Amino acid sequence: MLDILSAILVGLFALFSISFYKVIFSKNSKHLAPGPIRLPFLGNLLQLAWINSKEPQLAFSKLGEIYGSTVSVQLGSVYAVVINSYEVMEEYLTKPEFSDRYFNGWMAERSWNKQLGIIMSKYPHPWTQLRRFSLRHLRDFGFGKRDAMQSVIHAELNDLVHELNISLKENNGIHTFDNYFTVSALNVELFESCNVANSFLFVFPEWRNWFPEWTGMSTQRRIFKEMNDFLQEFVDERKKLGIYKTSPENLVDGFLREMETGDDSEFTEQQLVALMGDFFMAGSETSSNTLAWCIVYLIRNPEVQEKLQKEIDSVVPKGTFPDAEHESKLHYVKATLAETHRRASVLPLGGPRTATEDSYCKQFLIPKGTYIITNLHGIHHDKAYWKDPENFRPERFLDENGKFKSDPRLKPFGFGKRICLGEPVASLSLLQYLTVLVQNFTFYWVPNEPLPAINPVLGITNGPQAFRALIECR
Ligand code: HEM
Repeated sequence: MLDILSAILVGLFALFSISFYKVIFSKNSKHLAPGPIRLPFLGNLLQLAWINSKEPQLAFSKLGEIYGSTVSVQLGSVYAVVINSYEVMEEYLTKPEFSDRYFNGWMAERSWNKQLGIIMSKYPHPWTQLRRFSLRHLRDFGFGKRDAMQSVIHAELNDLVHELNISLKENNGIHTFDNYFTVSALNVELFESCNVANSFLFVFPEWRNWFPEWTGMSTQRRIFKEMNDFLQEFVDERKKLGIYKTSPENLVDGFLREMETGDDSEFTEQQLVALMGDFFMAGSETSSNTLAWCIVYLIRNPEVQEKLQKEIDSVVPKGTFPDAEHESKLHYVKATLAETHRRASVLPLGGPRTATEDSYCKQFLIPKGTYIITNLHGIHHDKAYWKDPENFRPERFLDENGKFKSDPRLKPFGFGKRICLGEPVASLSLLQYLTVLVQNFTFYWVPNEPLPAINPVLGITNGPQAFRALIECR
């Protein structure tokens, strides 16, 4: 017993000494971006928790105020650089050398311990092939084409309005929004299990193999398996059907065909399942949380809802869906969506980036493999620029004639080559959903109950906490 205890203590001491040595004597440390003093082993975790233990993006912004736009932080065993400034993001995240994704063993767990899929793919290869392939095939099947996308969205919207009406009849006009717009319960479980503020997997990814239960790795492995099995079933069905050989009907068919006829070894069945998982995960949580935040903000700001209804009623005939011509006149709707993206910042820390080789960001060295964190929440809440960032005020996206004006500093979809691939579909669906919901319903808070909370449930994306709304049909 004593022997085991001594071995553990010696092990811990060795770990402690190695990390202390690495921190103090690293040959590169004088070229790195400034940051708080790092403690051995934990790095800056205690300081970050002290500043804000619940929302890391707020703690990072605070460090930005002290150390500047580019800050070094040691997150347990992970060395990271946090970029807090729009100018630095715009200049550096658009460069090829900052277009790779930070990737570690934990992130590979979802895809058979390989770096697969498009979101996490290595830059430039195979990312270029996968992104080009996905865009070409998605476009062939209607992605980015207004009419094709619109008809799918309208079918879904019809169902949503119908279901919401039924729920209101059954519940005396009160509806509970608890991940209501999210496609899959598995997705919710997965995204919440990746809580950036509390998950040890982010800061000690190697612990997942030593303490799988305690770190939540077992749960995640179960979800990954269920998700991959579900996606594989679809692939098997398409293979069995065989249409992909002659007249592919969707992205999966296109990929299967490429596997058979192309000569790129990256096109494997595991790659296909990972790619489908990417669209499934990236596409649903982000958009559904943004829409849910819209409802929260409307309930909390009834004057915004009134203005929205006034505009929608004057532009879109009752009982119809908005078309391209209506859309060009829905200035306040667009401004409300822009303000929701800014205020909620559903992907607060953007997509994880790394440098393809040792590179410089301003005068600071970014060693290859560094986790580059893009604090999108920080740039969307920069007081010097937005003046009153905590207020929900769509008017900041309107010009003096009441026309929508975009703002270059609003970057919910990221930067450069790795910018969100789904932006066209996300923007169109959000506009259609918000317009039709507000055209058909008015959302109020439930009397004698607290207002829907403004602080988020943390995960990879930030969603609102479950809330109840009193809804009146119009
Ligand atoms: C409100 C909705 C959405 C938001 C706020 C959002 C945001 C983002 C952000 C910030 C990134 C990382 C960009 C970077 O590294 O600079 C990203 C990447 C990505 N998003 Fe989205 N996204 C949304 C919807 C969607 C949808 C609907 C899809 C799919 C149909 C999608 C697919 C992707 C993919 C595939 C990537 C990886 C791109 C790459 O690495 O090349 N997203 N998204």
